[in-house]
Amino acid sequence: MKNNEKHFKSGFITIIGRPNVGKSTFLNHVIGQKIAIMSDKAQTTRNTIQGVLTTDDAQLIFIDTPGIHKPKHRLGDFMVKVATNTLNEVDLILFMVNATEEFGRGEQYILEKLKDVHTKVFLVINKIDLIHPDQLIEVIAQYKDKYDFAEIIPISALQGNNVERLIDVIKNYMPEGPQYYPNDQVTDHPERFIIAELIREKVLHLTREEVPHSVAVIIEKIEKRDNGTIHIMAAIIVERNSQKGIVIGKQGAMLKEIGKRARMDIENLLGSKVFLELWVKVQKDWRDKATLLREFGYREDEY
Ligand SMILES: Nc1nc2c(ncn2[C@@H]2O[C@H](COP(=O)(O)OP(=O)(O)OP(=O)(O)O)[C@@H](O)[C@H]2O)c(=O)[nH]1
Repeated sequence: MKNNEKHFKSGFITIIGRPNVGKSTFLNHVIGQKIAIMSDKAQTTRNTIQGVLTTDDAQLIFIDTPGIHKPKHRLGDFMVKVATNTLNEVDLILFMVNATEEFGRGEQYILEKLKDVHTKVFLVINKIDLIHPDQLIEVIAQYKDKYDFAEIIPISALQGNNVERLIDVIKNYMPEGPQYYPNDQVTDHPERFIIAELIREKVLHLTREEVPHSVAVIIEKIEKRDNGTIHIMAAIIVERNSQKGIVIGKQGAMLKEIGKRARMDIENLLGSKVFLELWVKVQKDWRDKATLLREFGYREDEY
């Protein structure tokens, strides 16, 4: 790195935690007036971008992964799986807990889910304004051996204590990357991330072991037509011609099945009729094209 050359950092972060631990309060405090995007439909049951914090040197994109703290969601196990996939693709996870509550089954449930995840996790202990510093030591002791947290950071989201520091540490963990969203306006479709994930899930499921996990899905267009139908165009990116053949299948049968199943889930998710157009593209070493992929919420696989 050259002297005084500043590198912009950006990444996707998800906050998980039981209801009422203070996730919204934290986001409101962090993003507050600077809020660039809130999902226009404010659906709490989907993967949505909850807010974007843009500073001089970084852009932090907070997304929601509902399935992880709401296992009884109508899409059930499937959502939990999507949530786990999503957790593997974000750059950082904040596991938020309430300092005034004992470690319990809810926390245990989340830690179990995190065992399948490679992304770094911060333990954020919120509501420290309600406890004595001595108690904080006990809370930390309760958690610290239960998971290999990258950082443990106590805050008060309500009063703002230590929140700035948390943001600084988050920035340290972000990869170098572009500013995805303009400072004050966002054009992205909030459901983009989960739609890509739903399609990818079908590819992996239907092709079993034949197509590697490195397969990516890029949503190229989401458009609402006058008749209310949502037109989605997506590319399935594989690394080899042989994989392209598998994904397309005999006379296109596999791609048709992938499309059918994905469309049904997407319709379920969006609550409207969907026209899904899929195509398969071979892009060798796409994993090196981190910038392109991050734009769509993906990160390079770690193997
Ligand atoms: N004393 C104190 N109260 C807090 C703090 N953070 C959040 N709260 C309160 O805790 C309650 C729940 O906060 P939310 O931010 O709605 O919690 P949440 O995790 O977003 O909840 P869900 O949307 O149900 O998942 C609210 O009454 C907040 O005012 C804090 O740092 N200190």
